[in-house]
Amino acid sequence: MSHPVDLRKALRSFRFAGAGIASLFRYENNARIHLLAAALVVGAGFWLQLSRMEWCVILTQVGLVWAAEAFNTALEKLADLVSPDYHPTIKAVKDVSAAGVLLVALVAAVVGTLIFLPKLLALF
Ligand SMILES: Nc1ncnc2c1ncn2[C@@H]1O[C@H](COP(=O)(O)OP(=O)(O)OP(=O)(O)O)[C@@H](O)[C@H]1O
Repeated sequence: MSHPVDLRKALRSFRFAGAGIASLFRYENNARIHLLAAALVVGAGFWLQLSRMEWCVILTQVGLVWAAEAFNTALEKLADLVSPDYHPTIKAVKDVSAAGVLLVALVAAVVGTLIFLPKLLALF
């Protein structure tokens, strides 16, 4: 009889997901740009002494952008495998997938501006 919760299997899945995270930030240029942006935002957050709630909001945005980038990268790789040659459907799939990242990143930029701009203006 199988266990209701297989912890060894879950741990194995974590290891594969960790390898995916490492691969994402090691090989994907856009993901590295998002990583750099997040590092700058976190640095600015410490400098401007964000509140606990502000940290929650900012880190949620960072997580959403990274997750969107991961899904986009996975879709791109699958699309390249399925159709290395030009195909209009692959174009639509890749463009819409990239649009998902852009939408999340744009909202993150607006949220970041709403949180950081008043603090920056208060410095001068
Ligand atoms: N096989 C294809 N068929 C049709 N259009 C494609 C195909 N491959 C890429 N494209 C078009 O080129 C754009 C860029 O695709 P590409 O896979 O180079 O994405 P990218 O964002 O530059 O990712 P990366 O440089 O990380 O691989 C896509 O959004 C799509 O419009």
